[in-house]
Amino acid sequence: MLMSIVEDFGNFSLLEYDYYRESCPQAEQIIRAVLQRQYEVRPNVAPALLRLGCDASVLLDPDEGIESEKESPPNETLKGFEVIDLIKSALEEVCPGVVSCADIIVLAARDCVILAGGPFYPLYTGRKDSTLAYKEVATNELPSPHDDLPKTLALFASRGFNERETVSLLGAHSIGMIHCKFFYNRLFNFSGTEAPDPSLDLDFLNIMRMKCNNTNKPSGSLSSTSLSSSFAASPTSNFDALSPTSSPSPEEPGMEMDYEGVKENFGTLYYRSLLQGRGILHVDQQLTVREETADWVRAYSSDASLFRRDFATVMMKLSNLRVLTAPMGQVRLKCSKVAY
Ligand code: HEM
Repeated sequence: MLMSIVEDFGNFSLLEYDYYRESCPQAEQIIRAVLQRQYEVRPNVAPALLRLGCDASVLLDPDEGIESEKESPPNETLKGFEVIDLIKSALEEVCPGVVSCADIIVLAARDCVILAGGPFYPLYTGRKDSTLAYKEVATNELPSPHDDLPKTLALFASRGFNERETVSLLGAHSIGMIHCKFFYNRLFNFSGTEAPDPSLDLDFLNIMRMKCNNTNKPSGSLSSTSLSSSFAASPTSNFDALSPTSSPSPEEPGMEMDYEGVKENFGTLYYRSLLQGRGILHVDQQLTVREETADWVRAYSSDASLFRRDFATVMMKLSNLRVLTAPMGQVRLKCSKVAY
């Protein structure tokens, strides 16, 4: 999620293909190698960094005069910062002070898409890092998982994305994990009705309820459902792999996650699940309520190459939003700190 776009800083046409070809020719290779190693140990690094890549300005820790976006409510479950730090340290060893965190994030997100079975897309580089974080905007302008379709479409339209692009972007929800608090209301008290969301498939509702019982209320501890496993043909078996009491954090060891089925079906399983009333977030399921988006959901559910092409194109567009280029900005030495 997380397109915390405040303003268009610079002109993305100032970005270049292979910007680091002279200053740090191994940069993209180093990023890929670190990610590959991480992914082998914990595959859930892929969704974490893809999600992170959907917002380029959440990396600052709270510091004097800086209110960090990491702490604003919509972002509070963002993970993967430490992997970005690992990549940054590897790059600093080879080419100190050269590769920006903003470039690392979009390149890492792209590589994670590939690791998860999604399409490759070329990226321009040469972004600089902002000296500010935007907590206010992150809190107030980010899309909510509880939003209805018109609100989501309006928000994406304000960033220049049409219906087709919005539907394809949400295909990113093919992978990863989602905490109960983001859909708990759909299971027990949808829109204050004290009943579940009627658009939910009944079998799926029961599975979700088993995962998110009363002990997992939004204010309580977080339990989670795997975005990927929920779309597999036989959801119960995948859900069984996740103990209801286990911690949802992909950073913690011992979580059994099976991304195999999704790897071959990146995208299509997500859209098929929406057609079956098996969307986890309200915002996902809403894509089926109107023809202008439902048509795309149907198209992507049956045509994997169409989705891959559209997803690659829209990710390139997303990566070029809100770009800061020289002489503005800086190259942070640590991604979580502004360099003074
Ligand atoms: C209407 C727009 C969106 C909303 C409301 C939204 C909301 C959410 C929420 C609530 C979660 C679960 C977080 C958690 O449980 O920790 C999530 C996960 C995720 N989102 Fe989105 N999102 C949106 C768009 C996007 C976009 C545009 C992308 C990328 C292109 C994206 C990528 C992801 C990924 C990969 C995850 C899984 C993260 C993980 O497992 O670590 N989302 N999103």
